Amino acid sequence: MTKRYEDASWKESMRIKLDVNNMFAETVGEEHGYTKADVDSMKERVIAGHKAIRAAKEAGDLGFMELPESHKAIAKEIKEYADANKDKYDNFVVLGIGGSALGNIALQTALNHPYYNLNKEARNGYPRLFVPDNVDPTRLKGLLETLDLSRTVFNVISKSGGTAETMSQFLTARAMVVEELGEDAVGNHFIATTSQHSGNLIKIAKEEGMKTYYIPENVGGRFSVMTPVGLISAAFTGIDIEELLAGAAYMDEICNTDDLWKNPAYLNAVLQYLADQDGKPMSVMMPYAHDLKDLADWYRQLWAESLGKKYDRQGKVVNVGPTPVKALGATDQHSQAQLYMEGPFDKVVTFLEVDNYKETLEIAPGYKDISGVSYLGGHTFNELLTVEKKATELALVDNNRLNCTVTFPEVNAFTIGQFFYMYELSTALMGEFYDINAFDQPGVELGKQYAYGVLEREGFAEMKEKFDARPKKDENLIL
Ligand SMILES: O=P(O)(O)OC[C@H]1O[C@](O)(CO)[C@@H](O)[C@@H]1O
Repeated sequence: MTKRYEDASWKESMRIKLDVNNMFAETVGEEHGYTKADVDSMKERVIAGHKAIRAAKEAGDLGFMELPESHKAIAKEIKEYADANKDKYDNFVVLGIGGSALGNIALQTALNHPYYNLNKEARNGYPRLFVPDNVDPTRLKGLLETLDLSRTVFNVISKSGGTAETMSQFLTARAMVVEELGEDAVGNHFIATTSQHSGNLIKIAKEEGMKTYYIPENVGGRFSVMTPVGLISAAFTGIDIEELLAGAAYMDEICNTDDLWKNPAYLNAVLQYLADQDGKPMSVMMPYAHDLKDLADWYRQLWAESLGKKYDRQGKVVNVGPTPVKALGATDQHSQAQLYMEGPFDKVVTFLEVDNYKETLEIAPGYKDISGVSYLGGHTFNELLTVEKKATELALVDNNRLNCTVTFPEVNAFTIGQFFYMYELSTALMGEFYDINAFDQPGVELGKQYAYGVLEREGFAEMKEKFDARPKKDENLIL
């Protein structure tokens, strides 16, 4: 059977679009807006960056770019596995953190019913999904005590196979499963998604007879949503993961050009980079659709861990990186908008908007005699949210504030796949502009090592000593 994403005209109709009009001087004024010449001044750097990115892909260093092709067969296998096993479980739990959780959450929020876990009909025979994504004791205990463990499967996701938060979650969930169902049950209730060749999780998974899926060595956690990291929970909740990859492949086709005026990932990177260089380091992502809200969370990790760096590739201290911020329309119009309109000129707002929401809901008419209320009746919530986005956008323009918009014709697996890929590629080019390694995260290590020391992990005694020798706090400064 032909899939809709094999049809060229459907694909074209589902293309997500980046509108950067409001980044230019003609719209937001000369003081803050850019000219086409400003953008063109980045042409040579884009061409060089494109060359470097494509060469790195050829060399096998940019795994995320291979996924739309390399994971087609894996996605098919995952889908078959999920469909064959979904009836065994009422609950699917992701144990992971950061890049091993955020993509799962973003996919679920974007593509499944907003009350998926509560709505049996919407689940259509698939298990509920839980992604605790943290080690808060109240939250985790609450979850583990609530679930019927005999009907629950856990996907333990960790690229390194040793992240303290994830392994703690695993240890605890495993102990509860063993207590309730016996040692032999572990293999049936845990999947491991990890690096094939390194780390402790793969060793444990093999010993325990757990089903294993692999995260390619050349794909970092925050770029891994389209590996088994994101694909398994998506398949277990009925998301069309093959269509998701097709969306990414489509964006890869669109972006395989060094012409920045034709390449949305690159044009986005250029404008965000120019803005950052110009004293506008706050990069706000503001979806006007609740189902896109967790894309902004995914984006925060992608941008922050990839671009926030102390050293450039020559080892010079540069301390660069824009600050990604998430907001939500219309909710944050009533919380953040005042700041965005009148506060410092340090932000670029990227709106995410949707042409066709999954549902249409009319605002009920009423109170004919009160014009300040009755005007709403007969309109739809779709109109209200869309109009509010356009109104906020214009208000930003009126206040000379830089902003741009990514439009989703619909929110579906194909458009979400495009979005992930476009932002991943933008990130890679931003890395070229800053001349940094966008694929490591050395800055998170120090905090982890102190924690290991305090928790008395073997090999970290020195960190405990340093921690214990930390400067005493001045009590007068604690009120
Ligand atoms: O998948 P892992 O190795 O458990 O790592 C989880 C997260 O931790 C980080 O390494 C940061 O601490 C992220 O880059 C990563 O997504």
